[in-house]
Amino acid sequence: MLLFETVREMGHEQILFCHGKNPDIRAIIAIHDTSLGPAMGATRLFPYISEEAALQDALRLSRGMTYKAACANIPAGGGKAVIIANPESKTDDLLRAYGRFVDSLNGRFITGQDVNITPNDVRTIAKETKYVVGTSEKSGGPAPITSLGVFLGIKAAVEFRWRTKNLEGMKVAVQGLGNVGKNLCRHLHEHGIKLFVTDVDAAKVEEVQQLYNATVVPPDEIYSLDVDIFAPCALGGILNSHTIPFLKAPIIAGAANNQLGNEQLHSQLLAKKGILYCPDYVINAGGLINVYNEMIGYDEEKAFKQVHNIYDTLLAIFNIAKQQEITTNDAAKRLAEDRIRNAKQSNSKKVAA
Ligand SMILES: NC(=O)C1=CN([C@@H]2O[C@H](COP(=O)(O)OP(=O)(O)OC[C@H]3O[C@@H](n4cnc5c(N)ncnc54)[C@H](O)[C@@H]3O)[C@@H](O)[C@H]2O)C=CC1
Ligand SMILES: O=C(O)CCC(=O)C(=O)O
Repeated sequence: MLLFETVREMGHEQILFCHGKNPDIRAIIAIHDTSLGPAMGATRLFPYISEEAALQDALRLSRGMTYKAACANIPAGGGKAVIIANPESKTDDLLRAYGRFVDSLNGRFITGQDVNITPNDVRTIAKETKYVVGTSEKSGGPAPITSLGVFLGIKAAVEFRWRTKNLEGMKVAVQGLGNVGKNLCRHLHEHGIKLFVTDVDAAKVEEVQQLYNATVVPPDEIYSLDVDIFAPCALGGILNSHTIPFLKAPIIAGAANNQLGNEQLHSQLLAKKGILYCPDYVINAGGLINVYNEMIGYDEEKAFKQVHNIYDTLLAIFNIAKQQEITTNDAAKRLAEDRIRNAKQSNSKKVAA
């Protein structure tokens, strides 16, 4: 990988490679853009197959956070961090060493909980730095509000596509029944939706099957189901040249970050198939909205109002895409980049004054 060229092309401001011998730590903190505010983005711990894969993940996820904050109108920039490790080898020493790296950035990067990091782990990191979010019990963690945002996004997509607000009787396929997926199933079930679900964890599948009378399918069959909506709530990269030909759902609306394997190519493939894609960083902004509100003093009413904006933002993006004959992914990107450009201009005017 041509490191500086890649970083320049993607627009990152700073990448911090964190390493140490005792404890043995390898982590990457990627700060994409701070025009709108300090870079916010949770920390993921994962046994990446290579250092390059870890870097790619950090670069893409952090850029996604910039766009997420901009589309949600949150005064925050985009960042994300990855710790290269097996979940089994996670120790308090490792997390505290990582916390000291976060602290060294003096608030340019504020982090929370992503894959394989628990709220307790965040509290351990917080022993070394105050630049963490998601430690408060008050807001109930980011997943419930993320799933509410995804549910509202599904409503917006249904309204745009079929001019109806009534979801009753529709069929939704949910991939991944973790913190967000399970909560999303509850919302969908409460609105009379027939659920088709999958997860690699049998216990989670059984629980959702019993709670919400869901039909269970094996993981590789979720793509080809004849449903109204496909909601990816597990991993990134699942919308790719291998899976897209199988898709039958006219709407894709789910929580997973970085759903498109290749943003340009695969968003175009979806559009060509007539599939309405809800850009992931718009529909899954609930978590960011929640932790941002925790940071400024949690006000439930305010946080919920901001999450409800996801509905209008998505409708606006669908309309821009239709009018300008571009993909929904490009429409969302333009919206975010316009807001960031305006912020940069007003920041440079302030410096000049
Ligand atoms: N938690 C939050 O508030 C937010 C989460 N996200 C994204 O949403 C996604 C889900 O997040 P969480 O529910 O918090 O994570 P989680 O780790 O609780 O759940 C993910 C689930 O996906 C399952 N899974 C993994 N591989 C699978 C496969 N091949 N097929 C089917 N299921 C599979 C796992 O077993 C797990 O149950 C992630 O991509 C995350 O980055 C995005 C924004 C906020
Ligand atoms: O939890 C955070 O720090 C921000 C939310 C986030 O990282 C995400 O939406 O992926």
